Amino acid sequence: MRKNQMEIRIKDLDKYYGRKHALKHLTLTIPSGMFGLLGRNGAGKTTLMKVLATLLKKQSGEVTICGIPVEEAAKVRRITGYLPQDFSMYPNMGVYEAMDYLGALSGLSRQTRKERIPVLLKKVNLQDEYRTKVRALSGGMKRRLGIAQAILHEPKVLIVDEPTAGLDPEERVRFRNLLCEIAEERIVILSTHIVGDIEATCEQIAIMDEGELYYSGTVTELLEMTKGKVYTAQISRKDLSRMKENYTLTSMLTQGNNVTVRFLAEQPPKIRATACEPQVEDAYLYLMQEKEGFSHDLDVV
Ligand SMILES: Nc1ncnc2c1ncn2[C@@H]1O[C@H](COP(=O)(O)OP(=O)(O)OP(=O)(O)O)[C@@H](O)[C@H]1O
Repeated sequence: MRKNQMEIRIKDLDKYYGRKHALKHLTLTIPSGMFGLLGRNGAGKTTLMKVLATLLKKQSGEVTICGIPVEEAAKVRRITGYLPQDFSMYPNMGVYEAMDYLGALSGLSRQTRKERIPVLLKKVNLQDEYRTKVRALSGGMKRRLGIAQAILHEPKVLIVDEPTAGLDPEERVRFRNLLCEIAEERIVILSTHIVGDIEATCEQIAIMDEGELYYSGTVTELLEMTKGKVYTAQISRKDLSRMKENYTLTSMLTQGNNVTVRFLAEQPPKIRATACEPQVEDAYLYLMQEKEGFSHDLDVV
């Protein structure tokens, strides 16, 4: 496969739900490896994922998945795996049985299923759960099973919508590592509103808000934009509201009457503060702070 075909190209993409303009002239190229799509609830991430997975039709623009236009839905589906936000499958089936059933539905031969399913269940660390009913799996196990079924037909592209919400920290790390492993030979798109998911796994990212693309590039370049604009200071609790009026706070830690605040400042602040290295959540908030009506409702975990 030619290099330029191992990518997703999106040009001037628009999507409306009635009068709601959910994706606004989106232009973006997604290369192979792990790609993170970050944005608040309602940013348009799910809509974009569904257009890429051919589950929703766009109104205008061009989208190609590894060289195939999304209009050719059957071809795109052959090379694409999708794990939706609200994934659930046959609760009364055993793990192996459910995989086998889904494999049969997507046209895989008995022999192929027999070869692939044990390999995949091992990959997602469910090799000891063949007979466990799907309904009895933990949230993390269910998501891992979701990944196994999404890559059963060996897609070149894997699209995963908000995969770590509701998982405990250990499962989240395990899940991210699994995606990274899968991304070694594929395009994996991970959509999330959790900054930590992106920070830990994705080199290339895009940031969306209200249907628009705010950033696309590497995490390193994003952090570079915020360099010299992040500070910490210790202030007394009574000064907190004034601090909030003057600066965008990216985190705070209360200890007795004191609060350690981390904040953004274009110029060196007038109060006693120490400059510090930006993190992804600082950079995200920096990008968003000029937006009208901005509120700090991104989960910074
Ligand atoms: N079927 C629909 N009909 C009308 N509006 C919709 C529909 N689906 C989504 N929207 C709206 O489109 C916008 C983008 O929604 P979308 O679900 O793509 O966002 P998101 O970034 O995935 O957020 P979330 O994480 O909450 O799903 C939101 O304002 C949402 O209310």
